[in-house]
Amino acid sequence: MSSCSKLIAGKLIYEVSEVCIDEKTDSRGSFSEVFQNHWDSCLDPVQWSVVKSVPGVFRGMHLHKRHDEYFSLLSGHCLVGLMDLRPGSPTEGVYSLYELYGADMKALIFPKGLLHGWYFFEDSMHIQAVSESYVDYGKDDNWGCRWDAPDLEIPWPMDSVHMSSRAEGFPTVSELKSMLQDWEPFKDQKDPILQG
Ligand SMILES: Cc1cn([C@H]2C[C@H](O)[C@@H](COP(=O)(O)OP(=O)(O)O[C@H]3O[C@H](C)C(=O)[C@H](O)[C@H]3O)O2)c(=O)[nH]c1=O
Repeated sequence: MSSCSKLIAGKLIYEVSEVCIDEKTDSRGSFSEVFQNHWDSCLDPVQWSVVKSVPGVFRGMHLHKRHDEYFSLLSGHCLVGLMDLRPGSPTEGVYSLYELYGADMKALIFPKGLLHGWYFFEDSMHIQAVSESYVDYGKDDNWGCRWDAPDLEIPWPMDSVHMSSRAEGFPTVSELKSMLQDWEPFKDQKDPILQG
C-alpha cells in the first residue's frame, strides 16, 4: 500500500490549506492540476520554482512577513515543518509537522508569518510558489531561525542535516522574534476569529 502524505505532529495552523491533488490517470499516464485560484487559498502566486534536493538536505527554517507560499512534493519523501509566529494569530506558537510523499503530491499552502522548513529523506523534487518574487523579497524579507533551535518545538526525527552556510548562522526563535518588532500581521483584518 503506498504511503499517504499527512500531518504527523502538531495541529493545523490558521489560514493553512492542505490540498489533496486529484491525479487523473488513463492508459497514457496521468494529468494533475496542482493549483487553482478557485481553491480559495491565501495564495496569489507570482513566481513558481522547481527545487531538487539530495538525501539529508534541510532547507529553512525561513519566515517572510510579506508573502504567502505553496509547496508540493512531486517525487521523493520529505518532512515539512511550520510554526506560527504571527502576533495575535489564533494559532500563535502552534506548529505542524507533515510527512509528504511524491506519490500523492499533497499541496500545502501557507500564509506569511509562518516559520517553514523542509527535510528530504531521499532524492526529491518539489514545486513551490510565492506571492512576491525572490528578486523583490530576497534582500529585506528573508528571515530565518535554526532548524534545531531549542525553542523551536517541532519534533524533527533527525539528528543532523546538510544545510546552507547561511542557515548554519540562523538565530533561535526568541532571537528572531526580537528582530520582528512592531509587526502587526492582522492589523485592520476583519475575520471574526481575530476579535478574540
Ligand atoms: C528562493 C530562491 C533562491 N534562488 C537561488 C538563490 C541561491 O543561489 C539558490 C538557493 O537559494 P536558497 O539557499 O535561499 O534556497 P533555500 O535555502 O533552499 O530556500 C528555500 O527553502 C526555504 C524553506 C524557503 O522558504 C525558501 O523560500 C526556499 O527557496 O537559489 C533563486 O534563484 N530564486 C529563489 O526564489
